[in-house]
Amino acid sequence: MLIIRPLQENDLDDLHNMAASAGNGLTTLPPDRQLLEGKIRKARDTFEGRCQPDAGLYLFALEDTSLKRCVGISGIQARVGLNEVFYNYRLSITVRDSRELGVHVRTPTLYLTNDMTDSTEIGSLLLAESHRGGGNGLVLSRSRFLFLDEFRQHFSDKIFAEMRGVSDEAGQSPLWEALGRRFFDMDYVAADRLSARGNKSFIAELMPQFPIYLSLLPDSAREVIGEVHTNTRPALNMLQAEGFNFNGLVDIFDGGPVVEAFLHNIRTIRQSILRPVKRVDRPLLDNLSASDRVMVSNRAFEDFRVGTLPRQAIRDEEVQIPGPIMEALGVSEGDQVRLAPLKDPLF
Ligand SMILES: CC(C)(COP(=O)(O)OP(=O)(O)OC[C@H]1O[C@@H](n2cnc3c(N)ncnc32)[C@H](O)[C@@H]1OP(=O)(O)O)[C@@H](O)C(=O)NCCC(=O)NCCSC(=O)CCC(=O)O
Repeated sequence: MLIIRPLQENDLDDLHNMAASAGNGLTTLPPDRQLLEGKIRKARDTFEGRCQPDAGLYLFALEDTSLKRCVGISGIQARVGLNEVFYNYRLSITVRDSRELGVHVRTPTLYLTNDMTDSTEIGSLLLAESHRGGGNGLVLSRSRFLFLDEFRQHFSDKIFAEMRGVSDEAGQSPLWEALGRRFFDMDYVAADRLSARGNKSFIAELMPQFPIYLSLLPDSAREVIGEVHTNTRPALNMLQAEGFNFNGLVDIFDGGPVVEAFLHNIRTIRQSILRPVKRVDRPLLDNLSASDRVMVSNRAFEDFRVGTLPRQAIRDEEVQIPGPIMEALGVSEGDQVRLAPLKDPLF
């Protein structure tokens, strides 16, 4: 059985192994044990109430209960830009027009902004290679929306994700080579690692503060602005299906796009419903396709959990849940649980 639950200290080895095989550019998940340990600690402080929930870091593990291993991770940062300045470039247009000369020139231009300050960021989405395909990525990505729905008082109305931008196998980012590197003499991987250690705003402050005309950048850099890394296409696809759209902002290092949605418009949240639990004695049907399953979550903050059920489990007055799934969710008969689509609409 696969269950989403808060990330714990003993997930560190699994998390480190996944981060090590993920390649470059996953800024928030570098293969750095000390840093990952610090993140787990911050997330534990958040779930256990030692940190303001409105400023917390919520990290979730996808646990394969038969392997007793964490096989995926996803996260929510309740607010960005609280303790450091959060930078993006806004992709705008500069128009120069001269009627006398008959010239009308439109030049795409990057402006440095702090527009996402105070917004809620989802990120850190990573699934072990062994568990990709078959809907596990959908559970990992979309289960966060059940949490956001349940505890919306702690989050901003606007939810966004910075998608991983283009870099090659050797870790070279065409935008960084053309821009960042000119002002901060370091390769992209090293700069990315420094950002992960909390130095992103420090690096950003050394980068050009004036607008940048794209026509002055090489084609290789222009082509990747607003584009995602190949391995990130499924992540983008899942968010677009939830109603997230490109908001005109890009990452200042690799040019990856920022996508955003208002919380109340996110598809999972719009379609989620509550039902009381009815215990049933039925096989678990672990191998159903994503279209035949729905997500089910408990309503607990500290011990939030999400699993999946066959869609026929939802009845008008109740949801029928086999005992082992009730135990994994930590719910009893009669408790209300939240249900939402995994792939196709509930009804
Ligand atoms: C992103 C995940 C977790 C997704 O898991 P899976 O690969 O198992 O996904 P999946 O279930 O096979 O596919 C999910 C959906 O994407 C679609 N899909 C699959 N391949 C695609 C492609 N090449 N182009 C476009 N869409 C594609 C599938 O049809 C499916 O949608 P349908 O079911 O509708 O057909 C994984 O690929 C991964 O760990 N990638 C490497 C790490 C990474 O790049 N993470 C994102 C970083 S950016 C970030 O973290 C911010 C974003 C965020 O947090 O959400």
